[in-house]
Amino acid sequence: MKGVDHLAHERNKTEFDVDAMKIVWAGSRHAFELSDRMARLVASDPAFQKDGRIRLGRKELFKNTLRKAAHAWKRILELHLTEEEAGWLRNFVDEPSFTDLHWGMFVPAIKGQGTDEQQQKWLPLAYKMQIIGSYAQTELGHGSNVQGLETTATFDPETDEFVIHSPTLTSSKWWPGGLGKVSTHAIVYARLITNGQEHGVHGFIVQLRSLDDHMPIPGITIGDIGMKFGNGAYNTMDNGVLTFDHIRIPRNQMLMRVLQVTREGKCVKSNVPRQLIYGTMVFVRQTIVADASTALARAVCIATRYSAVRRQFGSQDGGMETQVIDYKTQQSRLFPLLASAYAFRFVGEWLKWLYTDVTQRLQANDFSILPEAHACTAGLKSLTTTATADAIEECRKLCGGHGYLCASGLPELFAVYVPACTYEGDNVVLLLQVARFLMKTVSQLGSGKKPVGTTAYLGRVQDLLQCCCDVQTAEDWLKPSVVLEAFEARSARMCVARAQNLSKFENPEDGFAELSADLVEASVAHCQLIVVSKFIDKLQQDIPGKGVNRQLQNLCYIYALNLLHKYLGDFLSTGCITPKQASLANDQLRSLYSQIRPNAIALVDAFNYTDHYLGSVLGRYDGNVYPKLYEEAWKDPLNDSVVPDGYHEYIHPMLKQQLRNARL
Ligand SMILES: CCCCCCCCCCCCCCCCCCCCCCCC(=O)SCCNC(=O)CCNC(=O)[C@H](O)C(C)(C)COP(=O)(O)OP(=O)(O)OC[C@H]1O[C@@H](n2cnc3c(N)ncnc32)[C@H](O)[C@@H]1OP(=O)(O)O
Ligand SMILES: Cc1cc2nc3c(=O)[nH]c(=O)nc-3n(C[C@H](O)[C@H](O)[C@H](O)COP(=O)(O)OP(=O)(O)OC[C@H]3O[C@@H](n4cnc5c(N)ncnc54)[C@H](O)[C@@H]3O)c2cc1C
Repeated sequence: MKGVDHLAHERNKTEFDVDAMKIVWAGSRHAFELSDRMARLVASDPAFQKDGRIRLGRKELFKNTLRKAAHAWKRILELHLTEEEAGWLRNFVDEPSFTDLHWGMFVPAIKGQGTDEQQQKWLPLAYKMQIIGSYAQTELGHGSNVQGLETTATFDPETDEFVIHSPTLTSSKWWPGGLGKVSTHAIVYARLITNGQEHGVHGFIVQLRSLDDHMPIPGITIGDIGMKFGNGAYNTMDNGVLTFDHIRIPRNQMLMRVLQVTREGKCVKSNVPRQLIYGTMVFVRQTIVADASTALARAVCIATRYSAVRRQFGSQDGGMETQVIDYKTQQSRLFPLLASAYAFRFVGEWLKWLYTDVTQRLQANDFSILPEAHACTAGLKSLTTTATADAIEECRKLCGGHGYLCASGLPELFAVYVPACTYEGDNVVLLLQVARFLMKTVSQLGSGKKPVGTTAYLGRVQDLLQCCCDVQTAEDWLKPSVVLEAFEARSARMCVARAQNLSKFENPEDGFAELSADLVEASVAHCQLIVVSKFIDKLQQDIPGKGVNRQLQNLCYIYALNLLHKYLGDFLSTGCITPKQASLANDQLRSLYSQIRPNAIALVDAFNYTDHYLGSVLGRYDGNVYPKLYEEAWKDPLNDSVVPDGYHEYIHPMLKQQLRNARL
């Protein structure tokens, strides 16, 4: 059987309506149609082809990205694409560029932190791309510790200006995307100083380059920070270094929604909390969670299709060998990743809803759920990006040797994805933020303050500390209430145990530092509970399409029970479940793998990824892997000549030398 036939045969086994699942995956029929149209538009446009990208040198690669960005912008204008359509188009172009920072951080920072007048002035310019913006927060010396940034913005009352200055080497802005070679402007985060007093870190709109000839403004030193991990990958982005030598900007270029500086240099606080200065990060973390499912689905799609095509061992009587997807070990590694892709999709959808809700509340001056929004975006960003980066690498291994070839698409996907564990907040630092939020919530339980939202379960802490898991058979693990209670009890017990340990320290900050590794574990348990509960919520919705709900149920339980298996130590040590119940969960997991198996190919087809987007010979929709892999090898520049360049200089003399030695 050829690879092509393998996948056709697999598709015949499907037990659910794939088109209906495509809509569930996309979020709505509207989202499906729109993303499908944009995927095809990009795939059919030769200007967006990405073959050979990994072989380009840095300069060529970067120029190629500039060309694509300009072409994308041209198409956006020609076709009058909406912001939503442009977002999908960017996704399928599949190449990080300065436009990400412009649209994803510069514009949102002005929207979130700028006053009405500032928005009226700057947004039209940014929307028309008459200026290009970056987000310059991180410095050489500090990234995580935002309060430790050293760049200064000193108010000069004589001229009604701020003087932006880099006082030390470590105060150099370092990392901002789009900054190195493209941006004309940036939101620069600096310590505000007025009348000799410091007022914390704030954002300032600073022009960096001339709009006429692109030369840096005098007093500004700016460039690219150099090559990053992997070929192609994130090297399409010009992450930059920037220093200021007493650069003057008008007073009205400080983003003043949170704090206003008057003509006299007086600071006047508005009614919005200081944390709103961090609002852009909350927005981007939310988009990163949604993107995690996209990247994970991509890797899983490649590994699943290839696992159905690939055969090793098991031939009987000269018959065909076993498809590697039929090995239980392959299933136990692959199917939880497939389930995670769906789980992250749904939690991403929910987080988007939460973000929209918070934004509306903020506009009405209701700041009550800001701490929860921060904890959820930080925690889920950490959980989903860590899991996705690990999963892409696991998918590479699931594809055996061929997974290591760039033609598999997996090396570049890994290299471009892995910094998501660091940017927009180091994943451990973010989990520590969640831990602070959880410990605060637990400490307030005694005062009668009822936790709400994702921590509502902590309000039932007494019950959860005593509850006994009610599982007697493997089938009992298919009850949503049972699974939810196990995850809630585990998280609640871990939080309470950490809070009790913390209370033994005289100084809470010392305790927090000493117990930080344990606290991070509690944060992970809490975030996993959120993902499981949002998946279970999804199952309660009316989901149309033959067999779709059944598949989603299977995936949901695979996600939850695999976590239970992986984090068994937590569940057993907190006494949420017994070893016998853990063993039953494992039996159920194996059964679920068998049920998913005939639907695996259709479940990845439901992602609706074009071959252009996947960029993988192993993950081709038609399964025609071997002929295409063979064809691909010959495209390598090393194969341009039969005898390699360097033969006469290095190989030939060596061979001759050996011949001479042999004669001796
Ligand atoms: C080629 C194609 C072309 C196509 C063209 C067209 C395109 C069109 C469409 C394009 C669409 C593009 C979309 C792209 C999406 C974007 C992709 C972006 C890519 C990523 C780039 C990466 C960017 C970055 O990395 S920016 C830098 C990020 N930096 C960090 O994250 C730093 C991490 N550190 C922190 O967040 C904080 O400092 C923290 C949390 C560690 C704070 O520590 P500390 O305790 O010192 O804090 P304090 O300052 O003292 O405050 C404590 C107090 O505040 C609360 N808090 C903290 N953070 C927040 C927050 N974010 N929100 C709310 N509250 C917060 C905290 O809980 C404390 O509260 P208490 O109540 O006091 O306890
Ligand atoms: C590809 C890429 C793109 C980026 N784009 C931008 C951008 O556009 N704009 C921008 O401003 N920045 C950008 N950044 C910077 C990024 O936001 C920071 O690198 C990130 O926030 C991590 O901060 P750091 O580098 O200071 O790490 P560090 O904080 O120095 O982390 C080093 C180690 O210390 C640990 N650590 C740090 N603090 C603590 C703590 N309190 N407790 C326990 N452990 C701790 C971390 O877990 C980590 O293991 C980008 C970074 C990358 C890699």
